[in-house]
Amino acid sequence: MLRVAGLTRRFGDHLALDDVTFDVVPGRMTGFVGANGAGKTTTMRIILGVLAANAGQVLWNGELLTQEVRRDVGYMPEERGLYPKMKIRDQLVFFGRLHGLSPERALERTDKLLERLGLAERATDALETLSLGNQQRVQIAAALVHEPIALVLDEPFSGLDPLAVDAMVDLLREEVTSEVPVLFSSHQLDLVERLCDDLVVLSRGKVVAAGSVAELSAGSTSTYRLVVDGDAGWLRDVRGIEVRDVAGGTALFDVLDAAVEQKILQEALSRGPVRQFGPERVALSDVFREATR
Ligand SMILES: Nc1ncnc2c1ncn2[C@@H]1O[C@H](COP(=O)(O)OP(=O)(O)OP(=O)(O)O)[C@@H](O)[C@H]1O
Repeated sequence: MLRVAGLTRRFGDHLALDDVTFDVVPGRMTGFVGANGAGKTTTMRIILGVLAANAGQVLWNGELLTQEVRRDVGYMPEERGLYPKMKIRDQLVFFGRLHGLSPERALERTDKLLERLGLAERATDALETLSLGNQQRVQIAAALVHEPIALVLDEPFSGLDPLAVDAMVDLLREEVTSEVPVLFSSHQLDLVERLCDDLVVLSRGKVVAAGSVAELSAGSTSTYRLVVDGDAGWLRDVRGIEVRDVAGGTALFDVLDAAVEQKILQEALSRGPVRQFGPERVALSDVFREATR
């Protein structure tokens, strides 16, 4: 498991990270979200050792993350970092070697990834001759080439169209085994909601929410939605609930007494077809807005 514990970082007078602590659990995708300047890139740079923290630690399986172990982490930096004029295959082999692969293994992994990305025929082309979307795919291949023990991806999907995002996600899912923790930052909350198991929300250098996406978007589980074919106005007379809104067959209400929940469902069924019944989910965008207010 990757853990950041109490990371603090100042730039002059500005406190960019203030006691940032969270876990990135193996085999789960953790989304890292926050407004511009919240401190996501700074955190990721500290994890990768590109930047030093003023206080705090980065731990790998409970021990300080050493430079040696860091070499096995896959990183996609915000500023990217591939060489525009270098041939794609040479470039990926170079990154594989840099992370400790033998020449044969680096080539084997490179060719497998290029094949997988549909770029095998472009292997000897310079990176800059590819479309931006394809350059981004090569960038993710560079983070994956050495079969990383953990992945830290700074905005890996920015600028990609939905099909390209899906292709990248498929690749990640294939390559990332159940032992690999994945942390990725993103501004695209819909994407984060779709892809992530866990979420860390950063606001002005502080963690303001963290947990599983399911937990965070369950919100207040006492608010229910009922959708029936007929009129749902009868709910107004039910005790143990507080009706928030009824419009035709759709009602939103707070359950004040848990025992009443199933009674409402039975009552609704006895009156006709029930199309929807259950606790209201909160959109991740609302969680985010609430947490970063
Ligand atoms: N090298 C630096 N020198 C001075 N200030 C910096 C430096 N790097 C980051 N900062 C400041 O630290 C804060 C956090 O920046 P960071 O890039 O980590 O945010 P972010 O969450 O990644 O934002 P974005 O989503 O815009 O990439 C910002 O206020 C930024 O201006």
